[in-house]
Amino acid sequence: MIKFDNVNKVYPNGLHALKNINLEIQQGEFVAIIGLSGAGKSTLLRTVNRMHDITDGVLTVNGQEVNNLKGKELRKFRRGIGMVFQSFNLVTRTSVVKNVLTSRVPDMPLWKSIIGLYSKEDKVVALEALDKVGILDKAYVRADQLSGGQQQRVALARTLAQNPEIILADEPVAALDPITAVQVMDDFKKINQELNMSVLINIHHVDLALKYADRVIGIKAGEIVYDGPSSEVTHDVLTQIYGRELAQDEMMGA
Ligand SMILES: Nc1ncnc2c1ncn2[C@@H]1O[C@H](COP(=O)(O)OP(=O)(O)OP(=O)(O)O)[C@@H](O)[C@H]1O
Repeated sequence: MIKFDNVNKVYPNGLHALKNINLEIQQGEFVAIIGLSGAGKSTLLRTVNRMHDITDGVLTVNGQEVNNLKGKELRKFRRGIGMVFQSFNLVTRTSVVKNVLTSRVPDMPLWKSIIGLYSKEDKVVALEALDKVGILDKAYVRADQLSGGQQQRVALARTLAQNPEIILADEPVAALDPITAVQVMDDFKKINQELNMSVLINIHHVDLALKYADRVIGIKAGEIVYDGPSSEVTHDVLTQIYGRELAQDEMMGA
């Protein structure tokens, strides 16, 4: 469980990005975080794996107080949380399977990773992860030869090979065309349902948020203004989150 207890985040320049956040997210939930640019979605997501420190309040993940973690403990904690970015963050000049194997690196001595000496077990895990997202046939293709959607699937497979309990996805479909975006969201949903991994996803596509997530968290200027089932998100709720009524085409990437 992820628990925010009166959490605030103030950036060093004084910007109050998260204001008194209270949240409980159970294992296996699929949560979409929506809101205008600058509302605080990325900040919220990035506090969970301590990419950003909180300023006050208490944030716990599976009972561990995130801000108290240091060194080895923090590295171990972070391994339990996968992160997927809008820009995929792959090593494009190397093969798909090697990209996936990088998530296994923390578990092996550095000299082995440098010469690419991965264990048979690591390779099996990597290939299984690629199979789960439907691109096993691309395992030995260079990452830069894949389409954006395929690259995002490789990023997802890399996260899966890490066997996390939680996946944080920061605008994972923002760079993709609408059809590919749906395919990638299908992958997230499948992983969420079959592997019971929690998925927290920042997304500008309100239509996709409502279709795929069980729960929607709406943020406005650092505050949670809606937290509830996606089925109960009405036009009024969206107006509250976005500050004005959304037109139909704005729902596909507000
Ligand atoms: N490192 C930083 N230092 C100072 N202010 C920051 C920093 N990072 C983000 N901010 C500010 O914090 C606020 C929240 O930013 P955040 O990136 O979390 O918003 P967001 O909802 O994810 O936006 P977007 O949808 O554009 O990604 C914004 O006003 C932003 O300018």
